Amino acid sequence: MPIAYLLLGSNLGDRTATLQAAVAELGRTAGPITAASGLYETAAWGLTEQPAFLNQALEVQTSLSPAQLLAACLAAEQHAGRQRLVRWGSRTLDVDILLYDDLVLDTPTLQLPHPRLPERRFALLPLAEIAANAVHPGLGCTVAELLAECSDELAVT
Ligand SMILES: Nc1nc2nc(S)n(CCO)c2c(=O)[nH]1
Repeated sequence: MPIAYLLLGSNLGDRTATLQAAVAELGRTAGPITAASGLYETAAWGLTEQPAFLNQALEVQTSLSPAQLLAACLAAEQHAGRQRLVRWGSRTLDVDILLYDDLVLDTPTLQLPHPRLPERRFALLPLAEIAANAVHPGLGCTVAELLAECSDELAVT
């Protein structure tokens, strides 16, 4: 069964409760959550003038296709009350698919692995906690190697 790695992020409202509810929902809709990182509080990447994020990485054993998994992630965002107001702006919940097995996909709606994973320490840090030896299928290096090489200066608050 395919293994997917997701990154959950929240910087509005009760961030911890939002992430807990999203983990429960994704466990029902996407498949069994076989690993979960701790919660990492990090300064906002992108539009920096916004509240700090809580991020968490999940390992999911899924029978969903990439497109179906994306739909489950978007549904979890909507159930958390996400309004897409400003690109890279604050949000109650963001669920990104970081890796899906060794799939490399580039469609208008979904790029795999996540195109900005190598430059986002806020994603690499929780992912490395649960999947340090997972290999990035496009780059051929491990998550631990990506983290070691990531130049993003993360302010872990
Ligand atoms: N630290 C941090 N910064 C972010 N900027 C964006 S956009 N996002 C949403 C994920 O794309 C985040 C995030 O999850 N964490």
